[in-house]
Amino acid sequence: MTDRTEEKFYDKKISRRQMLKYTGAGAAGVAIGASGLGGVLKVFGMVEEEDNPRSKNKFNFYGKHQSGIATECQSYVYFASLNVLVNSQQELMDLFKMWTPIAVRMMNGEQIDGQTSNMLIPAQDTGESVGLDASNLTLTFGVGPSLFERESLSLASKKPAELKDLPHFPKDQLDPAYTGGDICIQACADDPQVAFHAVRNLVRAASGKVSLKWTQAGFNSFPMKGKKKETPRNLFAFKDGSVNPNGSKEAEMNEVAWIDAGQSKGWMTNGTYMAVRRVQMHLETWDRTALQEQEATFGRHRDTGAPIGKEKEMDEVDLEEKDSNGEYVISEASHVRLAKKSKQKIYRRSFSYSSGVMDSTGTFDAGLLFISFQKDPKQFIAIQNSFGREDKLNEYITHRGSALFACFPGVQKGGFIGDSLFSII
Ligand SMILES: C=CC1=C(C)c2cc3[nH]c(cc4nc(cc5[nH]c(cc1n2)c(C)c5CCC(=O)O)C(CCC(=O)O)=C4C)c(C)c3C=C
Ligand SMILES: [Fe+2]
Repeated sequence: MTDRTEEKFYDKKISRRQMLKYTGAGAAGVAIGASGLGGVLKVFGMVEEEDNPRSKNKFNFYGKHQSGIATECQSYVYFASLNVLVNSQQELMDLFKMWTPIAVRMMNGEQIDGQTSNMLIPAQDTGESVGLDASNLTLTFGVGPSLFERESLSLASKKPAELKDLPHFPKDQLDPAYTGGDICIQACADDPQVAFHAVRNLVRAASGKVSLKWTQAGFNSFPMKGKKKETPRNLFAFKDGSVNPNGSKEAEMNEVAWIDAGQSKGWMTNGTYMAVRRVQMHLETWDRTALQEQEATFGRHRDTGAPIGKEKEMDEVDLEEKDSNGEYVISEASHVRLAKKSKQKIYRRSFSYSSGVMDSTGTFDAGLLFISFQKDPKQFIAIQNSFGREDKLNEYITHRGSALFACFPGVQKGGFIGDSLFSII
């Protein structure tokens, strides 16, 4: 047998590695008759896939929590909000089951169907990630409040009380084109094509079962200090993400993001709530603003990211400190002061975006795809309400899109994406 096996079943060629895996023959090289392999291939596509420890630049799919939350932030996101077209709970469950092996394979950096040689049908994998490795792809799935309102799905009793559309905030100018959705897929990777490919293939595999509602691509650029990623700058050139729980410290994520047993509906234990805000940043106005005012807006210095009056990015913000005129050093209406005043914590994992031109104004349609994870949406709501009409930043931003999703706990081997929703009350 050559490396690309000559066996051809159902007009599909599979690689030797795949065949050994599906048949469990392993390195022993057991000979398998055509009928035996055919039987195995009957479940092709539903076969349980595993994290491949030999894959390069890979995060694991299986675990206590979904990937793309506590995992170190990558350089690119492709975010998709979908509506479901299925009309029964069984079909919805089948959709998540069907996505599971595809997600595992893509996070391994593998094509979703191995090699297809039949020239008379389209390939199952769209192919644009061939030759690229896993690129640290993570996939995060969540469900929005509207899913539970679809009567045909009979999910009303599973809806957590806190899963409802975010309230209207002062200065919101939400566009329905960037708001809501039944299901979200957040694909993050260190290659933009890998992130896009992941969403494209999931949506394609679910043709007729979901429709795209809105999508947003985003990016982050991390200055490197040795092998360590430093805080990225947003499009206003300020370090964004300095004060944030440490994703690699479970205790910090437990305090802020991971849902405890008994806190919400049982199926949400070890999951989290994802708030998504598409926030336009008025670059043109910002670029006409004096540096001193820019710094007062955030309460931090632009070059170092340090709190005003301090030297280093991680120096503590002292909200009580006053200058010689008796004025607060960190302005009363500064973004950082108002965020702190709420006394709430969230885990931010945002990306910049640049999406062409705003037709109405001829200005850049650019800004922040703000993403935060929290145990309860009220953490996000309290901070946003604290900004209210006061935040100096309001003059330079407009919230254009909004969505809230309940992100499932992680998938255990043998399980499937979102399985707790269907099995646990
Ligand atoms: C409701 C939550 C928040 C939204 C929406 C939000 C939008 C937003 N923020 C920036 C830029 C910065 N934010 C910074 C700090 C900061 N922001 C939030 C929350 C929201 N921001 C919090 C909780 C904090 C941390 C406050 C603290 O405890 O110190 C900073 C300072 C550096 C940092 O810590 O990250 C910047 C810069 C933009 C541009 C934006 C919308 C476009
Ligand atoms: Fe902020």
